[in-house]
Amino acid sequence: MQAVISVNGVTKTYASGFQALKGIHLDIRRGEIFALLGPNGAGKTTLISIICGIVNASTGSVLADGHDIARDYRAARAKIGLVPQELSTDAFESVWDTVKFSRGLFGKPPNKAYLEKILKDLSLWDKRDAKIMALSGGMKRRVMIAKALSHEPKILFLDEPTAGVDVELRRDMWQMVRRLRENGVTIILTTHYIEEAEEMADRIGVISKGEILLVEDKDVLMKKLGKKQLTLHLQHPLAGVPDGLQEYQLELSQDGTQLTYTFDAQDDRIGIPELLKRLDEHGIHFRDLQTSESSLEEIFVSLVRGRA
Ligand SMILES: Nc1ncnc2c1ncn2[C@@H]1O[C@H](COP(=O)(O)OP(=O)(O)OP(=O)(O)O)[C@@H](O)[C@H]1O
Repeated sequence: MQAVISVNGVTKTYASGFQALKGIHLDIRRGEIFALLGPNGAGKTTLISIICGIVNASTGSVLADGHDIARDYRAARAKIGLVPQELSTDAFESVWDTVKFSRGLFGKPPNKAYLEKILKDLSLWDKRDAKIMALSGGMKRRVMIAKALSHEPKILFLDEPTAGVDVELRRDMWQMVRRLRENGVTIILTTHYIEEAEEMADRIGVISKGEILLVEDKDVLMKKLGKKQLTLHLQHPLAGVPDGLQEYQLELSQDGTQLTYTFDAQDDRIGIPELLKRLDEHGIHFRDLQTSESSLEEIFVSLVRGRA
């Protein structure tokens, strides 16, 4: 499938001499929701700003829907909607005028029906005549999204879309993002909330210290890197793990009542019947057992730590 965004060898060294991006290669597939995850200062905003033509790359190139963002800036930028981290709107304007003006900036002819649809989708229609400054923080954020969508972009960047918003608005935004994708818009979001990436993304990229550590289908990533744990609640406490069971690297809780076996999710329980049999042979009986799977958060933390 042809990439809708193609980042080729992009580096960025700020005037201070700090290298924020170190040779990024990244393809975003048409129609996907791509989550870019990374700790503070990883380079997420820098990368987005370069793709959107706000910051110049030091080296490398970016194609947006086939247009080079440096050589063919206007055409490239017209394909992109950006919802920045910080709210920036003219507080004295009404919601309607703000989105209308924003559309005009991209040289698009007026289209009342389209703008009406966006405002309705974002539950802003009732507020169309309200001045931005009179809106709540969550509503202002919706206006930022409406603005970003006003020129019918094919690609939407959401930089930390739900930072500081309440749970209800977060759910609304997730729904809205899914609807946009159904309408053929490619979505790239940066987030600190791993839960958000886990919930929303088709693919996940992890960036740390200006480098992409990995790009992977979310489901594959969860499977590949995820660990599963089997915890046995023992009938009688143990003083220690018997020598004959060393190969399983079992962990015994301090009080000796729980044994935990950690294994790769990929292996999918291979070896567990054998383990249970061996425990029985050692006279270890359990009264209860439970399994748990690592979340994307745990995977992410271990990845970023591993590279620290
Ligand atoms: N204009 C600038 N001049 C110098 N350094 C900068 C500039 N802008 C960003 N940086 C540095 O580049 C690095 C990457 O910043 P960036 O904002 O891209 O990270 P981020 O991943 O978006 O972080 P956060 O999650 O905190 O928003 C940081 O160390 C930051 O201090």
